[in-house]
Amino acid sequence: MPVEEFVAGWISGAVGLVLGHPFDTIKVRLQTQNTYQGIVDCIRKTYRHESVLGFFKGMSFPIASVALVNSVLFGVYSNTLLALTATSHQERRAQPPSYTNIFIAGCTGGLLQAYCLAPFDLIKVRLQNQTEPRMQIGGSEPRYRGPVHCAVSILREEGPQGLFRGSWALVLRDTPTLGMYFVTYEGLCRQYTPEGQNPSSGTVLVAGGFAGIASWITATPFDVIKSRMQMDGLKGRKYRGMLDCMASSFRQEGIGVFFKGMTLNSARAFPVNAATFLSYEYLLRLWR
Ligand SMILES: CN(C)C(=N)NCCC[C@H](N)C(=O)O
Repeated sequence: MPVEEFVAGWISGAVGLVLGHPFDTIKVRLQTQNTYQGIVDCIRKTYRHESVLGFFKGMSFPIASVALVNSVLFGVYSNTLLALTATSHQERRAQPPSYTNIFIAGCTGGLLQAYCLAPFDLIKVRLQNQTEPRMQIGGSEPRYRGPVHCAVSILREEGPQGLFRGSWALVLRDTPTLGMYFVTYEGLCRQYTPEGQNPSSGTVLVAGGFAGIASWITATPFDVIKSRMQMDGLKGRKYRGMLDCMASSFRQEGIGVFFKGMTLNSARAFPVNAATFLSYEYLLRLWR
């Protein structure tokens, strides 16, 4: 089994993560807290209350974990394509796989990455939602002191299944959308690249950026439900399950609730995924 794709996926995931984390923090807060009037208000309050560090809350942890998860995504995607089409990454420009096979490989990568991502993503969301400023003498203490304390507290207070809260919504968010992610990326690369050649850096950046936007637009409804389910349990249980969360969010906030964070998801998706695909392609060409 070729492992370069896993390593390239790990490094490219870390690059994308740092670029996208501030967008992600604002998005998670808007999706789960009703105290902000919009993106600008959330940015202003976060900055005023917590300084620039507030935007990077919970980042140290995902930089290792999300990069690992990205490695699972890209590694499983590429190895599934290898199993389906008997072509390696290098051979795929000369013998392009069908979009159906790309979609199946993307969904497989998405499903497995969602499974690995679930506990890491839960901890990230819980830490991002702590609005207490750091290091304020006499100020209120945040509930979790860091990722390890957060994981241990969840295990103690909510049991092992607590670490997988929201994981069904995460699987539904990631499986089809990651199939679409790779189909969009490949489709755009093929459109703007002469047959049999490697796409230029510009094409990779644009195709990666738009693949990110397309996948995140479709992922947003389940992303909202996932984040709410992950926060549920912190102060008692509010929802009986994923369907109850969807129904009660819809009843209270209308259809618009499923699109909360869509602008931020899309704005974040372009730079993150442009950088992710560029570093991924670059590393694989370097190691060939
Ligand atoms: C719509 N979804 C879930 C995705 N496109 N996932 C792939 C993740 C790529 C990158 N780390 C990111 O966070 O955008």
